[in-house]
Amino acid sequence: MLIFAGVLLFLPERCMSGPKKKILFIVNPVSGVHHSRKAVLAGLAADTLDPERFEWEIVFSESAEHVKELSRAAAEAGTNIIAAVGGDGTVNQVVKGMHGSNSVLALIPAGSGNGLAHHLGIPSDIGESLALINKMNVKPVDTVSINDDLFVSIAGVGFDALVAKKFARSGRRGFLSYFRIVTNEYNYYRPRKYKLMIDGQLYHREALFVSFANTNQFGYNTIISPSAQIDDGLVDVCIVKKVPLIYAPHVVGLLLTRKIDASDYVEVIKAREVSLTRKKNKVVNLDGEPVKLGKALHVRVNPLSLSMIVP
Ligand SMILES: Nc1ncnc2c1ncn2[C@@H]1O[C@H](COP(=O)(O)OP(=O)(O)OP(=O)(O)O)[C@@H](O)[C@H]1O
Repeated sequence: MLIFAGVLLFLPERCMSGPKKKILFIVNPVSGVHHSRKAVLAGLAADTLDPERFEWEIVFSESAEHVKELSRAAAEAGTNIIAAVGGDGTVNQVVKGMHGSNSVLALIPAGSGNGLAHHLGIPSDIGESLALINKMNVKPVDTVSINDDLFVSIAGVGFDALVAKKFARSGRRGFLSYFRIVTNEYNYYRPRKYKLMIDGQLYHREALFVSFANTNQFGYNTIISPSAQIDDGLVDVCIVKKVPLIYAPHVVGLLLTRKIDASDYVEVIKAREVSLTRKKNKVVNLDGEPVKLGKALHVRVNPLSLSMIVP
């Protein structure tokens, strides 16, 4: 018995760590602008991941719905880590597929705005983000339900959703395309009236857009709610008025220096549960993707409902 205990003590840690963890990489082939970066994933994974602790498979998705199906099937099969290789839209579908399971989300940023990755400080270099998997620093984070749907980073109505719709239709990714749409549409956009019930308190507001921020940004490091935390059990309701063009440089300056919540045009209210009603069933921006969810929106935080690998 003593000899057996002695042998156990001197066995290398790896021999005692049990079966290898299974990873499924779900790659969105069209996210982001540099598609060739994804072609190097297989080689980088082989160079970076510890083969004694992990085994992995890489699949390319055929559509957004396919991303969700792949993720759901992997979670049901007990895959330990499901890695989203894409932007916020890809993360959104991966999370919908695995939500409520024991699988852990990893993120290899390969989108355009990469809002969640920027918020968490996940490196945009594929090799460096793969290396985070070896460290297995797993943290629970919040997700947010909106009607029967779900988001991880940000959702919203108004101008922000219009931009998401035009961006999706443009067929082009990247900041320049996004910026062009914002500047083309801004002058013509008429603020809308919204009725909000925020944790039991009623607000009537006319706004350019209303965003529900679980992370601090839209992507591209455009910070709409500097104090937003992904694990605080709260969603930041950001109510943004239309800024007259002469004040736009000042407000853009605040946006770029992470101080937009100091602007008179921006009101941020932290909440657990929000109901929003509006006149028309216009599109909603859901993690950067335009979707129709009905005139009335019910937003509720699911605290610490997702396990994620973070730096
Ligand atoms: N084969 C596919 N697999 C997954 N998604 C696809 C596929 N083809 C088209 N799409 C679409 O890809 C779009 C972009 O995905 P994603 O949001 O990950 O990238 P992005 O917009 O470039 O990055 P970000 O959202 O971070 O700005 C989504 O609108 C999705 O519907």
